[in-house]
Amino acid sequence: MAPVLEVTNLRKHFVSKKGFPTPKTVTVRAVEDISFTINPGEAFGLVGESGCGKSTAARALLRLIEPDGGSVRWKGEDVLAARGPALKALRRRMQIVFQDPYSSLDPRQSIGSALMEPMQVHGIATGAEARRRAGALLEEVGLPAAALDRFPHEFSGGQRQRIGIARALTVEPELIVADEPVSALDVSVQAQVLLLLKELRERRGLSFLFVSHDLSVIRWFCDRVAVMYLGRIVEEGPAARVLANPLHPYAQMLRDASPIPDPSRRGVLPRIIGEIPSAANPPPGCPFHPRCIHAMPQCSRDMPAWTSAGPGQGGVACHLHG
Ligand SMILES: Nc1ncnc2c1ncn2[C@@H]1O[C@H](COP(=O)(O)OP(=O)(O)OP(=O)(O)O)[C@@H](O)[C@H]1O
Repeated sequence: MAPVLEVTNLRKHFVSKKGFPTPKTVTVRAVEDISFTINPGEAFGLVGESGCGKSTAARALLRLIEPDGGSVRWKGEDVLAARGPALKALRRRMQIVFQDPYSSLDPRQSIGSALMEPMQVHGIATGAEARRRAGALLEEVGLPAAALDRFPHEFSGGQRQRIGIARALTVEPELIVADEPVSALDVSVQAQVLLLLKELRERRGLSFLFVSHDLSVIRWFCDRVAVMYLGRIVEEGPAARVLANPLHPYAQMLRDASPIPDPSRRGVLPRIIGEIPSAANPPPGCPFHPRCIHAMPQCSRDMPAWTSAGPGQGGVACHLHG
């Protein structure tokens, strides 16, 4: 099966001036040469601690920010080279659901207008037909069609996220990029929104790029997962394998630090060692070596090569497995 999305060596650096009185140029290496594919109908997770570059990667491949290098292909078509109508057509295929449902909706725009606008922009429907479709979409995400005439402040966080999801669906996308879609919501509504996303995925045959720092959410939602650290993918593979039997010491640390539902394992303390280094000044060699309990001399010298974890099991970038 050919992948729908192929990301190869994607790179995004942020350059800014910092310091007083003599500002120095600082380059934050937010995304460093990451590669992955997403198959039709597949949910692919990007997981890692805050600041590892997950959101930047998601935004860069959608060209919400312009990447500095690499290639992104949607069904073989070059996303980074697309301009004008070709880019517009690609944008219709790939839609994003943002983390914060409070800031992603315009407070002065009615829900109906927010949902009908993308349909008009993409020539899908106008007038009464757009309104009919918007009402049906609201019902599909669990809200009454009467919500069309109301405004964002009249809804709770969970309801606003449902509206954000409905808006992403207005243009009939094939891939949803969900950037921490439940982490701003109350714990009590997170599961409902996740269930909705899963239902929509099954009903509509959607593919997902699912960005999250939460391993339990990734385990529940995703088929495959990539673990990011300091802008790089350090391990990738089937979610069941990577989350249960991670090979990379960083992925093992994430697993050990995630909440443990099994009471018999409570008390197993997370082995979080040290702070994540700055992406403006990444360490030489393996970026994880300063925090790694298995670090060897070559880890501070050489970047580990990508090594297969076995047929269908993905791979890992770590000298322990080289
Ligand atoms: N516009 C920007 N200008 C400068 N640096 C940026 C910008 N956006 C992100 N960064 C930096 O890039 C790195 C990656 O950030 P990013 O938001 O992609 O990480 P993340 O893993 O999604 O974390 P979070 O979950 O906290 O958003 C961080 O060091 C961040 O400070």
